[in-house]
Amino acid sequence: MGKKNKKQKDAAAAAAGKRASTPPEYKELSKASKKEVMELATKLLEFCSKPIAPGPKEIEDFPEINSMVEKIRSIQTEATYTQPEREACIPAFIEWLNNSKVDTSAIEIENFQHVGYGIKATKDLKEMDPFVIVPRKIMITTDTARASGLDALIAEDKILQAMPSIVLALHLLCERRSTESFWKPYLDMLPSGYTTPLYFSPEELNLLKGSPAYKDCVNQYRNIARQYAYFYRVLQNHPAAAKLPIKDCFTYDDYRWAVSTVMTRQNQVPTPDGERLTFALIPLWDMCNHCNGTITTDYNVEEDCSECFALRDFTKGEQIMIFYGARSNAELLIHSGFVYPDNEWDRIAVKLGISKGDPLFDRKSDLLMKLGLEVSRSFFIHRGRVPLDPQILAFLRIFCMTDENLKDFQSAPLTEEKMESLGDVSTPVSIENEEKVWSFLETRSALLQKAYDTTAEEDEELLKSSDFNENQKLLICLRLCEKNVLLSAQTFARTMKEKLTMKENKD
Ligand SMILES: C[S@@+](CC[C@H](N)C(=O)[O-])C[C@H]1O[C@@H](n2cnc3c(N)ncnc32)[C@H](O)[C@@H]1O
Repeated sequence: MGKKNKKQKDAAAAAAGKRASTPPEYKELSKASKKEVMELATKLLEFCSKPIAPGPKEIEDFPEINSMVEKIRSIQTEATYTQPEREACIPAFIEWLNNSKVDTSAIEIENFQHVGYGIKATKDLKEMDPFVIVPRKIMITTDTARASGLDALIAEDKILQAMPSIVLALHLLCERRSTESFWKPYLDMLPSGYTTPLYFSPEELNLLKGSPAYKDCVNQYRNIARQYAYFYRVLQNHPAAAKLPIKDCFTYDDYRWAVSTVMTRQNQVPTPDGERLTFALIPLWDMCNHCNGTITTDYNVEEDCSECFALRDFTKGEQIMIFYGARSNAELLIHSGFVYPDNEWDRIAVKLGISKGDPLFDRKSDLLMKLGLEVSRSFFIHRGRVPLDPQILAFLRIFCMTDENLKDFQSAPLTEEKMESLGDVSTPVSIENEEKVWSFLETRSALLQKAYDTTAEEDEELLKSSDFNENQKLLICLRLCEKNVLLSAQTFARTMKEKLTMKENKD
């Protein structure tokens, strides 16, 4: 066998559950390359800091930002860190957990393919049985970031003071470049890449044409590109960054990896003094994948540990999943890099507004104000039996009011109860108003479906094909879920209209 290179040695050490002896190598960029990256970073920072008016502009400049980022990436290829192979790192991770008194007797880590690595029950669990208890001492938090040498930079930098997630991202990168890191067995277990919007190309993202999530993905990409450019310059120039291990190897790929790691895995925990909440990476807990249910993770302040309980009974051999929270599929894609077709909490944002040209604009906006609603804003249409929540229903009823409806409604004192009745499906303003509301919803839901390039049926077919990569499949899956939400809202509105007609005919 030939001599092993540094990367092979490190991988072998990781596989044997040992620590590598020296910091992972990277090819230092030449002076000329560094200068080129600095110039590109300056340009990128300037470009991404321009204020953008909401609307089509928000997505138009994505190809240009992406092209600057790609130029930076192409210069930095060899300076980027390579994660070890995960499977080989499981034994060292479990040993590290056990050494820190984390009981892993009820679980195992396994690759569940579609959802990535996850946690498997090694014995039957009853609902509410604790299965992962993680002490604060092994978490990665903003406090451990401060203690690790980032304190001087945090003290000087307003962005770091305001954004704990960025502190965690930089902290992760510094620890990954230090072989003596206490968290090395945990860091080695992290995925090598993600499917968050930071990994989408403009061509892939075009699949979201018509979706409100398109601009959210671009905005995330722009924000992270701006942050990268900003911190690249800070790391090169700021004296407080001089001793950080990432100073000379802060690549865009490493930054998007760190940001995605934090976005997809962070949780809130109370600060040690219990005064406020802070973000933390919680080893092992963050191996749990998501399913529908209720939140079953809590912080035990007396024991100073995070406790996670089974959200239902699990049998030996089953994957134990947890509920991440009531998020739409667009939110799951943007912040966690996946789409969950069975998502009970799926919803789609729709923009609604009263036209300034409406002769009843002032009276309608007064009424909306009393409900704490703006004249123009985004609302949600929800998946499920009742797609409208009280806010959007009240808005639509006011939006559709005639002069007479307004007079009638305002003829009696506008008590809290009366205002609340606007959001209650069982208390219509008038038959005519109700007809208008459901007709509007039916038409708007149909129009919003037409804004996409494909129909739901076409998307279903596309998803069966093997011509698409993982990113493309996720994006097609998201737009299909959104269309299904819109379609069920359209059907709901039609049914409500039909019920009204039947009632009218009966009367
Ligand atoms: C907290 S981590 C869970 C562990 C992760 N699977 C891993 O391999 O490290 C969250 C990530 O797991 C994946 N994930 C979790 N639940 C999922 C689900 N229901 N469907 C698809 N992917 C899921 C997503 O990639 C998400 O960003």
